[in-house]
Amino acid sequence: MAKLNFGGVEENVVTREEFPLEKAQEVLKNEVVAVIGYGVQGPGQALNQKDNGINVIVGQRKNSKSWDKAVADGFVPGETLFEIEEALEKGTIICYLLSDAAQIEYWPKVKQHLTPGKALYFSHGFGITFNERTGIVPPADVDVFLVAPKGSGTSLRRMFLQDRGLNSSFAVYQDATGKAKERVTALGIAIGSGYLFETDFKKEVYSDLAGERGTLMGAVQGIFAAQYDVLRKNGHSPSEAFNETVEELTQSLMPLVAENGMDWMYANCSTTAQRGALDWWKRFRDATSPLFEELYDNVAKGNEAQRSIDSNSKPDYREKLEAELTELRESEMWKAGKTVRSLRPENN
Ligand SMILES: NC(=O)c1ccc[n+]([C@@H]2O[C@H](COP(=O)([O-])OP(=O)(O)OC[C@H]3O[C@@H](n4cnc5c(N)ncnc54)[C@H](O)[C@@H]3O)[C@@H](O)[C@H]2O)c1
Ligand SMILES: CC(C)(O)[C@@H](O)C(=O)O
Ligand SMILES: [Mg+2]
Ligand SMILES: [Mg+2]
Repeated sequence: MAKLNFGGVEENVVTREEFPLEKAQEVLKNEVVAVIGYGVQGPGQALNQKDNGINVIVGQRKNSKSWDKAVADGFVPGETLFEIEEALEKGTIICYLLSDAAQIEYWPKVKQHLTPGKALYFSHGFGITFNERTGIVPPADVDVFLVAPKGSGTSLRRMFLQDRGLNSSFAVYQDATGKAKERVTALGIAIGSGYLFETDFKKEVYSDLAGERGTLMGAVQGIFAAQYDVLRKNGHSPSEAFNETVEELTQSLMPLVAENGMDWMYANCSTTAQRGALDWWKRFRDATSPLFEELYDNVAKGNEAQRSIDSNSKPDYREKLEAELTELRESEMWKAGKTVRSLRPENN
């Protein structure tokens, strides 16, 4: 494993150079990788593994949209696509990719099929870290590890098809066979990760829950909405408010930050923008950091996990979720966004 320097701190990273795909194929050649669940991560991970020559099968409820999607994606019922229990039986490595709440419900069945020497794979530290709430306690004679792609399953697949790779975290929780490390590394490469960053289950789930509630999804929508509303209240049109809040960020500035960092983007804007941004960013940091502290604290106490478990296991969960997503979709800002996106020349 390479030791790389991140801003002065050394960390362990597995690179594709030291662990190429051929090595992953060799490590996994006698394994049956059963991907349980075909929602968002399931398709990305299963298809990438299939294209990488890994012996992968999918376990999914019949008569579901996800089953039909797996068939459309080339998985063959009775050969590479099975009911969940049958796939659990056949798999030597169980990739547990049901939603985190559904993992609780299915756990007794999964546990039954975890015979000695098998491996249990997660893409999140949730079930194990919060096992007092989830009840997920694996038997001692199986390997338990995770590879958590740091991004959507949709991106994992798209980037694979573009010969790129999404970064993933990996961790070993239990090494029963003595081979957990090489098994998890091989899987990380096989699902299409770019580089693999070492962590543990608790750190993965704490950072992931904080990140998606924070800058990745929750905070960014909050900041968008706040700025958009202020612009609208001050007489700016919806298109002007949207362009100045979202469109310019996603289309122009963030791609530059992605390539070269915020410092480079700042250095390549007008001196007027530089002055303002340099003056204001620390105020935004100071205004929001109490909220980030509160968020992290809630994550660490297990409150966020509990809230997710409670809301996702309610019978009317889907209707309630749809109502909240509709509110977002029907907001003026995102309706304006739809029109703005339709006006991108490449969309015409
Ligand atoms: N969504 C992502 O891009 C992403 C990214 C990184 C990690 N993860 C992690 O990967 C895992 C899978 O997440 P996901 O977003 O792909 O899941 P998901 O919400 O898309 O659900 C996955 C599958 O679970 C099935 N399912 C849901 N409820 C069920 C039930 N009660 N019984 C049987 N099947 C049921 C669905 O049919 C679906 O096929 C989770 O641990 C998640 O935290 C997800
Ligand atoms: C894609 C995300 C937000 O990174 C993932 O963590 C998820 O839960 O869907
Ligand atoms: Mg997450
Ligand atoms: Mg994440």
